[in-house]
Amino acid sequence: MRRWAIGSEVDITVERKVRTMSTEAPVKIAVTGAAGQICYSLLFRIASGSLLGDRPIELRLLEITPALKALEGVVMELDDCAFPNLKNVVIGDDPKKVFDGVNLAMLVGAMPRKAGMERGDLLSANGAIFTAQGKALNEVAADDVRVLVTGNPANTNALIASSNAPDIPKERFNALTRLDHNRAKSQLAQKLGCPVEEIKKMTIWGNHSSTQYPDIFHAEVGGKNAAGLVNDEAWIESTFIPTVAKRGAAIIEARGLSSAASAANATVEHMRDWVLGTPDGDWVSMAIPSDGSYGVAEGVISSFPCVVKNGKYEIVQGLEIDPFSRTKIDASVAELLDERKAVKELGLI
Ligand SMILES: NC(=O)C1=CN([C@@H]2O[C@H](COP(=O)(O)OP(=O)(O)OC[C@H]3O[C@@H](n4cnc5c(N)ncnc54)[C@H](O)[C@@H]3O)[C@@H](O)[C@H]2O)C=CC1
Ligand SMILES: O=C([O-])CC(=O)C(=O)O
Repeated sequence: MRRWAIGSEVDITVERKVRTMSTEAPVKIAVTGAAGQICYSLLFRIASGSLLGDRPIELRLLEITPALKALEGVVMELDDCAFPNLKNVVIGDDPKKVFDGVNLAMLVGAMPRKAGMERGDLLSANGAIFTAQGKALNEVAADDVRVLVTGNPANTNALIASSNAPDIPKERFNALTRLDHNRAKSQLAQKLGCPVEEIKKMTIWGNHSSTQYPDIFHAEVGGKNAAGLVNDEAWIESTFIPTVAKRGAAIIEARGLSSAASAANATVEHMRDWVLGTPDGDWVSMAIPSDGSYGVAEGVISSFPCVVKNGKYEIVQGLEIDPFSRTKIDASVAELLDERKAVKELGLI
């Protein structure tokens, strides 16, 4: 049976026929901004199993009312893929209905920046989205919910959502810096002419913004120290760091639109690793609420090197931070503190 409708006044569900014999309860996955460009890639990656493999899933897709018609078209395309593990899709414009019972929430829906803007310029436009969604998650999400914010400015939006969801533990709110992490690995692999999978222990520190600090001083390539192999401080400082930190702007400049498929890929990878764990001998970059580690102000959502085991992440401890890295980390954290102050003044937290 299929029922769909447009508008928050109507309870909408799209019931699908179960195509496999699995009796496992589907994992309920909320995705916001579902008719937007990131989700045009993200939803198909999730539904095809890139996130949870063979686990049955239910997609719960949130959009604003005028975009629901376009979202219907996306759902038709999901249908047309006949993904065996996609058991059900629910679409709607009311966060309280769409987030009901969700185990995973990917908050993508927000305005993207245009050429010439910094991501922080989106705070006043996008911040309010995350107050409403934080409140709705607080009321109706499953007890085990994990929330990943991709919509920019991602770190501070995650802080807003978390501050508006007092009953959900703070550590369940993350923001996406995995795209920066992947960009850094790719740039380093190109510089050293090595396969990208040989690069381990890359770290992005701080904010998903042009102040972020991609750190190769602890990264390893085939077991050897990456910075030592590069052996070119000028390249690290004047080419590598700015290329990674300003990659989003370069893509906007080239494409006329912000990155989408790579952002979707990073969103899948972050959530997959959070749920299923990180590989032995490596770590990933996750923007998480700071516990004060590495002198990062407590409470801001800042990127750290993290390992995940049994569904719980931990910050990798004991890395030596040299004076160059210290200055870079402090600058990005200072920006996060400014953003926190700004959203406090806007009454969003
Ligand atoms: N953290 C990261 O690494 C990255 C973040 N982004 C950010 O992701 C966000 C989404 O990017 P795109 O998909 O390219 O944008 P888009 O404009 O194509 O799609 C955004 C969608 O969100 C929807 N939306 C707006 N308000 C909403 C609300 N209150 N509830 C639900 N849906 C809502 C819009 O109707 C639209 O369909 C942007 O803020 C962008 O800057 C983009 C790339 C990387
Ligand atoms: O740069 C942007 O506005 C989109 C984004 O966050 C990225 O590509 O990293």
